[in-house]
Amino acid sequence: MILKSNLKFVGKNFKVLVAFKGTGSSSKLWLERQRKDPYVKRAVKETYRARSAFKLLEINEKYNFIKPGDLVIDIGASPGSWSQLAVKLTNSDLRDLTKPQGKVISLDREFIYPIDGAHVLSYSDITLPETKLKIEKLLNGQKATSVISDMAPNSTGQSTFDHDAIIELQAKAFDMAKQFLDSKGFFLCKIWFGDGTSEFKEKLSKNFESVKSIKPPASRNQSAEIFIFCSNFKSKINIVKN
Ligand SMILES: C[S@@+](CC[C@H](N)C(=O)[O-])C[C@H]1O[C@@H](n2cnc3c(N)ncnc32)[C@H](O)[C@@H]1O
Repeated sequence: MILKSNLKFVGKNFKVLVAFKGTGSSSKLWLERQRKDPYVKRAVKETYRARSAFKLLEINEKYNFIKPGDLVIDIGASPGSWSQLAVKLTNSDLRDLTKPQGKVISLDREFIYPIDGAHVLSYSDITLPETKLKIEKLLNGQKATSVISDMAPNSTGQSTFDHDAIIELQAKAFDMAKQFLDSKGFFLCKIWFGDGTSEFKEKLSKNFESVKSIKPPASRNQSAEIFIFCSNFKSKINIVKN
C-alpha cells in the first residue's frame, strides 16, 4: 500500500509522492521495493491512491461481479483506491445520465479524502452501531449488490494474533453484508491466512452458494493475505421453509 503520508491532495486529484522520509534500513528496503514494483508505477500513472486497486481489478476480471449500475459498499476504504475503481466499474459514464449509474458507499474509521462519485463516510468504525445507521440512511431502502472489505487491523507482527484479529474484523463486515446485501449479492473480504480460515469460510458458506479463496497476482507472494470471494447471497427471502 502507498502510505497515506506519501499522498498529497492536489485540487481534485491525489499525487503519489515518491519522496520517502524514513531513514532506517527497513524504510530503505521498503522504498526500493516500491520503486521496482510495477503495480506502484501503474497506480501512479492511473492516479489510484494505492496499488491495492489492482487486487480488486484482477478479482473482478476473474469473476466480473461489479458491473455498471451496481451498488457497492466498500468497508475499510481509506485511502480509497478500491472505491475509485468501484466508481469506474459501476458507472459506464459519470457524465452521461442516460447510461447505468451505480452507487458506491465508502467507509473507514479513518479520514477518507473525497472520492468523485462515491459517498464517503469518514471516521466510521464498523464495530460501532452508529455506522450501520449512517449506511442505512445513505441506502435509503436500497440493497447492495456487493459488499467489499479490504479492512485490516493494526498489525502486531504476531501472526496468530493478527490472524484472529482480522477474522474478527471481517466477521463484522460479514454481519453488515447479511444486513445490507440483496439476494444473489456478493461479499469479498481480505484475511491473513491462518488456522481459523476454514472455520470462517464454513460460516460464510451457510449464507452464500459459493465461497472461494483467491490470491490475485497483485497480492505479494510474501504476504499472508488472501481474499475470500462469496457469491449468490442466500437472503432470508430465498430460504424456502419446509
Ligand atoms: C489496507 S487499508 C484499505 C485500503 C483500501 N482498500 C484502498 O484500496 O485504498 C485497510 C483499512 O481498514 C481500515 N479499518 C481497520 N479497522 C477498521 C474498522 N474497525 N472500521 C472501519 N475501517 C477500519 C483502516 O483504517 C485502513 O484504512
